[in-house]
Amino acid sequence: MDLRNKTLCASGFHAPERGLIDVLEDVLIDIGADGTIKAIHRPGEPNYRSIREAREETGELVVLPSGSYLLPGFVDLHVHAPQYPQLGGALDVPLEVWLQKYTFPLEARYEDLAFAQRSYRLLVDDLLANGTTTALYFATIHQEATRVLVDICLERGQRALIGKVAMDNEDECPPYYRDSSAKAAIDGTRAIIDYIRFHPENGDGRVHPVVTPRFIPSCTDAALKGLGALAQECGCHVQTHCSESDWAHGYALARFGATDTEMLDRFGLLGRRSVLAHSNFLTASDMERIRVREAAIAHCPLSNAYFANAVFPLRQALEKGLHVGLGTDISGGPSASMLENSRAAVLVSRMLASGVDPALPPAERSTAGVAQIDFRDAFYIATTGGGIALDLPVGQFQPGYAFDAIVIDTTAEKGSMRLFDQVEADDQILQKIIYTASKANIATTWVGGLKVH
Ligand SMILES: Nc1nc2[nH]cnc2c(=O)[nH]1
Repeated sequence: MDLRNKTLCASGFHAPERGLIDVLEDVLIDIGADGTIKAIHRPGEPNYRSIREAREETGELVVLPSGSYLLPGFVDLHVHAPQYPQLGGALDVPLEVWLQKYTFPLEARYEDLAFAQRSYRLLVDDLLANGTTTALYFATIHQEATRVLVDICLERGQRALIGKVAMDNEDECPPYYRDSSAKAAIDGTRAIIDYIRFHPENGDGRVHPVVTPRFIPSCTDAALKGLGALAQECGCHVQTHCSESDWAHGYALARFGATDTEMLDRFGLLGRRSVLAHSNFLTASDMERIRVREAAIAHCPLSNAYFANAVFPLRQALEKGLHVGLGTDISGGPSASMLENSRAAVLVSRMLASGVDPALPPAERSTAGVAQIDFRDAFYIATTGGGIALDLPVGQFQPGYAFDAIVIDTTAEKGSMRLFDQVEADDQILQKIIYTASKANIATTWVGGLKVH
């Protein structure tokens, strides 16, 4: 149901800040004509009852059934849209081989617009069904296919940030899949920015353009410099990969004698609206630089298990005050589900905390100190953290924020979640949702108050 100009009465959860789960019980959420949250009324507040009665009388009140819980929609901070056909495959080789052997050939196929239509439509619908209300997408190098992705997100109603991938370095990109020059990469990026900003269906700014240098190895200095200038000029978001694996991290050190983070900063690509995917090999000074620039990291725990050669120290980054969100990294990570990636974030943090070599005594096994996170941190980065990373009012239930939300039906017969009749206090139901819910438990998805699944 369209919830614009309605009031939703719901129980549920959101994470206004790290470590804090706000448990909502029968709250009234007023949603405006523009799909943003106008006010939230809690039981016990002096006018709660009268507001509820008034909304009931005018037919504006919508009540979630018991057993259903409202959560903010997920913010997937790192998705390669064209790689969806590869999800769950091609996981047998290291990153630098995977790109050349599987990924560039697949992405090159998006020259075929019929293929792009089919693949992108499935992806966007599946992500909405998985509860992803905002996605930060890498598209391909292609002008037309990237426009197809923009059109589909607008048609389906997903909040999306989309970048034409820029990659022009002849040494690292194959002749069949690269921008013909730095100028072509920059002009093509500008053309997509204009397409998105002036799209007749994008009056509410649901889709945003993103400057997207694939990663330092893929780009010439001229392209990186030009894209940095373009990002500054247009105030756009920026996305790229940063210090992902041994090979990727070593590449910038060999080419420039500096880390990815330092180089991105020098090229003008590190700012408040920059999202660095992976970032596993950051030095202490890289972390500090990212913090000072207020840039963000897209933590991709599943993908990192296959391609990163390391575990990102999430807890350390959060405790230092860095902006961090969660990404599926389709198809480096073999799941489109933010719930599964939330579980993976907890799992890898626990392995990082304990260490993994049984030959070592427990005291020597961990190399990372206190590293474990819990479901609250995972939920935080999957929602609020993503919104903060993108500098967008999404991921929380607050006045002024977009009503981007999902309903978890804990009673769904085909779901993977079972609640028994013990009383589950405070945020314990959220814990069960994070650990056991699946797509079949996601009954409804709204973006800006509009039902999109
Ligand atoms: N995981 C991942 N890392 C990359 N580095 C450069 N391109 C890619 C990509 O498509 N996926």
